[in-house]
Amino acid sequence: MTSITILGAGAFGTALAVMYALGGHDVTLWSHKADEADRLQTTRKNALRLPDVSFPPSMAVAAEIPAVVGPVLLACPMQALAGLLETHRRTLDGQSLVACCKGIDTRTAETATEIIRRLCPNATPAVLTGPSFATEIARGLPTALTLASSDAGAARVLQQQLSTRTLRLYRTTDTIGAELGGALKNVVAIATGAAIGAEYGESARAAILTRGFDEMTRLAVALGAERETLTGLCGLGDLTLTAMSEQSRNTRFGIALGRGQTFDESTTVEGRHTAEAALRLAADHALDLPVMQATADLAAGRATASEITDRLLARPLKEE
Ligand SMILES: NC(=O)C1=CN([C@@H]2O[C@H](COP(=O)(O)OP(=O)(O)OC[C@H]3O[C@@H](n4cnc5c(N)ncnc54)[C@H](O)[C@@H]3O)[C@@H](O)[C@H]2O)C=CC1
Ligand SMILES: O=C(CO)COP(=O)(O)O
Repeated sequence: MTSITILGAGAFGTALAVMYALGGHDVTLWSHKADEADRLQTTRKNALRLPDVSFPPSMAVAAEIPAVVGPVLLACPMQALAGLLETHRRTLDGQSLVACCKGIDTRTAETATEIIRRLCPNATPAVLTGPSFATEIARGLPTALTLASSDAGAARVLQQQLSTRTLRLYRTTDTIGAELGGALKNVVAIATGAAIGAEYGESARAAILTRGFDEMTRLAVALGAERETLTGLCGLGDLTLTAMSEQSRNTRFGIALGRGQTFDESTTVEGRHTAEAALRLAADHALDLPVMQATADLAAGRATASEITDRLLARPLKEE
């Protein structure tokens, strides 16, 4: 049995907490809002984010971060991570911190482990990422994910601690590859969603998925990732899930954009933030990423789906 602390009581944090508690681990789910922690504890459900799942009796809910023993899973949205670590650095520095968020910080263009290293220099950073919808994790459906840490020993320990009967973890020391795979696939999923929303067809979606994956790989490799990591669960695996399913919020956001409809602003859509950050990183490396650029322009209202399509189709012909 491992003691697992989960920070962030949204859909994913709650799902992980339920799964690990059902797996016999000692789990505490923390919410940064006292009233939310209270509501979760009283109802033993997360009615807002995961309404169909009841908490196992052994799962603890807290409004204060408890004394940390084992790994700490960071399950807040990416843009909230730096603030969370700044506020709680005295508790969290020196711990095993596993980022579960998928994105790039728009202020600093950092990934999660880069933020962890800057704000909690004595912590051991790791990443849990790959294809998984919260509802399926919570139901204990069979899932395979990537566990990344540049510390090979830490990766082995976490792989053992965080694998369960239904969750199979593959490990890697390529943290930047794992993080960028998870972050950038959201941007591509918005683009593929937009193609479906604009009724350009499934062939257009496949084209964007493939060219988008090429852009994910080129940017990640330029930033130090290994190419093979991007073809794994955390890259191609997660892109396939996210871009092909309307369970995905990034895909649904893209579909709304393609239809010219509005989208609920309170929904976490990581890719719309990551698109802008990815373009900044691409500019630093003189990379041309037309699918990422198109996504950023569409999401920010700088161009319509039809203008973007004309632009993409008019690009000079080239070798694949
Ligand atoms: N929902 C899913 O299926 C999956 C989500 N993820 C990733 O997990 C991350 C979180 O996503 P979800 O849980 O789905 O989002 P969500 O929108 O369901 O929940 C986000 C939660 O974070 C909390 N939060 C906001 N600021 C916070 C802070 N400063 N400190 C602590 N908590 C804070 C919010 O109160 C909310 O409960 C995202 O980066 C997402 O990409 C990864 C895999 C699957
Ligand atoms: O990361 C996810 C699946 O692996 C969840 O995707 P969405 O954030 O688009 O819902």
